[in-house]
Order: sequence, then structure tokens, then C-alpha cells
Amino acid sequence: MELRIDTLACGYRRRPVIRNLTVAPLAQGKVVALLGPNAAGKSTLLKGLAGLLPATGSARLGETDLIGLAPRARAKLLGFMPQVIPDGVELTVFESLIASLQAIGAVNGAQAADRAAAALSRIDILPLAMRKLSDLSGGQKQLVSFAQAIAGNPALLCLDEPTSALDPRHQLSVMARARQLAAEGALVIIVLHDLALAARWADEILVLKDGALYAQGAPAAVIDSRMLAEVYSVDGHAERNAAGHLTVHLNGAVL
Ligand SMILES: Nc1ncnc2c1ncn2[C@@H]1O[C@H](COP(=O)(O)OP(=O)(O)OP(=O)(O)O)[C@@H](O)[C@H]1O
Repeated sequence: MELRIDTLACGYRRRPVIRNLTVAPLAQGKVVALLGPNAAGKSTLLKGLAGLLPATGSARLGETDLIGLAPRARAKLLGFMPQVIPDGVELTVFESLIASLQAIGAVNGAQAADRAAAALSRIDILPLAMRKLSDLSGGQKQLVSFAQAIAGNPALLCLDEPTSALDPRHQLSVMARARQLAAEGALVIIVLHDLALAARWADEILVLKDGALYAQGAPAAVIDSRMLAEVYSVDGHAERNAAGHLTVHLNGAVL
């Protein structure tokens, strides 16, 4: 199964952000890093795919066009982890996962409990299950949000900066989990600002600039001095280290 994004447009009432976006097919089983500077349209694109913003054009996952699909049917196929986790939710972690699963439907109470526990175990946060969401640290909340997004076993997982509040160990464990989910057949799209994480963990990179596709391809083909200068206005380069991993070096801002 592939995701085919074709002439997609989405944005806000007076601000069209993503215009006429067509992307080469994204294959199931891949981790795709969605890069681009602040305000490039990364969150807008994920929200358009998730049905949280109106969109036109098409985004076909296999035979199913996500655009225009009813919310519940879309949520079954697509797990969305937002960039900002809402405050003031008076639920326990476990209840919040059950609520996410109920929003998808088609799971009875016992199944929902099993799936919620499985998702929390998978992210290694089962001990947080009975804690109130509002009492958690920023990083713990982010891990819960990740568990909510994966609980329904979606074919397409859209993660908006899932590592922004995490310490290095948890950043790596989220990326490793993303790779595992892809190995099990999901397509995982991850918005990242950490270019080192993207270079190290993604199969493919999409770069957005001003709401349009700047580049798409393998990390080594996309992350280079020119892209860093043209997209991020920074002076830097990418190279392979002794272990063969692509690493990114930032030297400073381009004047
Ligand atoms: N609710 C909104 N109403 C109107 N414009 C918005 C709204 N949310 C975002 N925008 C605008 O849409 C554009 C794209 O924003 P978006 O959040 O998609 O960028 P992003 O690439 O995810 O940025 P960042 O890396 O800063 O999170 C920006 O110009 C932003 O100001």
C-alpha cells in the first residue's frame, strides 16, 4: 500500500498554505521525515491529511482517498500525534487512550483496554497508566500522545515533532519505535527539526518550503550544504561517520 498525495491544497480561511502539492508515492514500511523551516506548512499538511483542516486534491492510501473520508473511517487508517498536546484534560493516561480508541470505534471495552495497555507497554510507559494527564511532565505527556497515536494500529502514522520535549534516550527510543512500526507495515511520517535524527533514522526525506515541495529523496541525496543554505539559511554539511551513518554538521547561520 502506498500514500499518493496529488494536487493537495489545504490551509486556513484567509491563508492558503499548502498549494498544489504532489509527492512521489510514499511506500508502506517506510519512515519519512517531513522537514522544513518554521511556518513552511508541515503541521498544516499533516492536519489536512488527518482531516483536521479542510483540503482539496487527493491523498490516496491504497485505494482509499483520505480527503473527504468520514472522521471515524479516517481515524482508523491514520494515527495523528499533534505538535501541541492539549492542557487541562482531566483524564488518567489509561482513560485518554481508551477515549482515543473509542473515537475510532469498532473496539469493545475489553479490546480497548487490551489495546491501550499494549500501546503503553510498547512505549515503556505502562507505569504511568493511572496517573492524571495533567500531572505529567512535558516529556511524559509527549510519550502518552505517541501511545494514543499508535493504539489503533493505523496503517499511516503522522507524528508532528514527536521528540521535541524528549531527552536524548527517549528521542532515540521514539525513533526506534517508529522504525519498528514501519517494519511491521505502517507508513510513518514524522515532522522533525532535528536534522541529525532525520538523517540517521529516516528512509526518505520530504522538504517543504513555503508550502511547496522543495525536495524528496533519500537522506544522503537531500540533506546537503545547498539544501541547508537554501531552506534553512544555515551553513552546514552532511557526511558519513566511521560507522557509515549520515551525520549533519551545522557551522553557523548564513549571513
Ligand atoms: N490557525 C491558523 N490560522 C491561520 N494561519 C495559521 C494557523 N496555524 C498556522 N497558520 C499559518 O500557516 C503557516 C504554516 O504553519 P504550520 O504550522 O503548518 O508550519 P510548520 O511548518 O508546522 O511550522 P513550525 O516548524 O513552526 O511548527 C504559517 O504561516 C502559520 O502562520
